[in-house]
Amino acid sequence: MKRPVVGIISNFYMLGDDYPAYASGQMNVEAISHVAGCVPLMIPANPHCVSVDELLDTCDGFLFTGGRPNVHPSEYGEEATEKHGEFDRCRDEITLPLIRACVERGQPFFGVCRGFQEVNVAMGGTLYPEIRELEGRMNHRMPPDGTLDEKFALRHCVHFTEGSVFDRIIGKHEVMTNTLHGQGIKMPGPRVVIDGIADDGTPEAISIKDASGFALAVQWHPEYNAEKDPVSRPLFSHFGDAVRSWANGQRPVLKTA
Ligand SMILES: N[C@@H](CCC(=O)NCCCC(=O)O)C(=O)O
Repeated sequence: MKRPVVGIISNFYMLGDDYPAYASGQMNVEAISHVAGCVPLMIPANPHCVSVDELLDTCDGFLFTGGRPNVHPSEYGEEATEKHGEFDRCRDEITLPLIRACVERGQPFFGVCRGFQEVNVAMGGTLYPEIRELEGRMNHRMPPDGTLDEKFALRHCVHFTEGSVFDRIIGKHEVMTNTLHGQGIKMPGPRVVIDGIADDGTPEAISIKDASGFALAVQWHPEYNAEKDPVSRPLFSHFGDAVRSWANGQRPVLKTA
């Protein structure tokens, strides 16, 4: 059976000193192929190469991946400071309008880490530049040393709101997750529903109020160990089901509360 296509938003990297490239982690590609059951299509997030309309037509759903550069604070009405670190304005230019278009059409998407932050900003929310500087917050950044397994180790608990979409998909109120980010949600966008928080109050799982399609995002990295992890697997398999329905022409009806 023909598999539907998931566009995996890729990041820009300079390989060596002088070889520009777009890349995405193998774990993203495998999570989409092996767990969601879709064709993983890596997308260069560059408006000079692809348009939002072309992407909406080409792909059935989207994975908004992690990525080190932060969303530019001008996208949520704040000034850029040194604390904000590096940016990728090309990725901002593609992902923010693409997320809004997906929400409007009911086209499925799943946001991860930077992708989670993009969903909040696209929907009118704001971000803290460095959550570890806030009182009472733990350091959610990636450990600087160690193996990949050590960097992606499960490091904190996430508590889901009872009856939330995450609670229903995963079947648990509390789960352990990895954590590899510096920024975090400051103010959720008007339609952004915080469905999961870490022990220190950091928002970790969101959905979009009244979205008719699969419109979920998480601050951690479920793509790591996605085939075996009991939290990652149902998230990617439900996402795959939503993408298959979209590809089969099923258009979700707007839910009214
Ligand atoms: N820049 C944001 C998001 C962090 C994030 O997505 N990290 C994963 C990086 C994976 C990669 O380099 O591809 C923040 O730090 O909060």
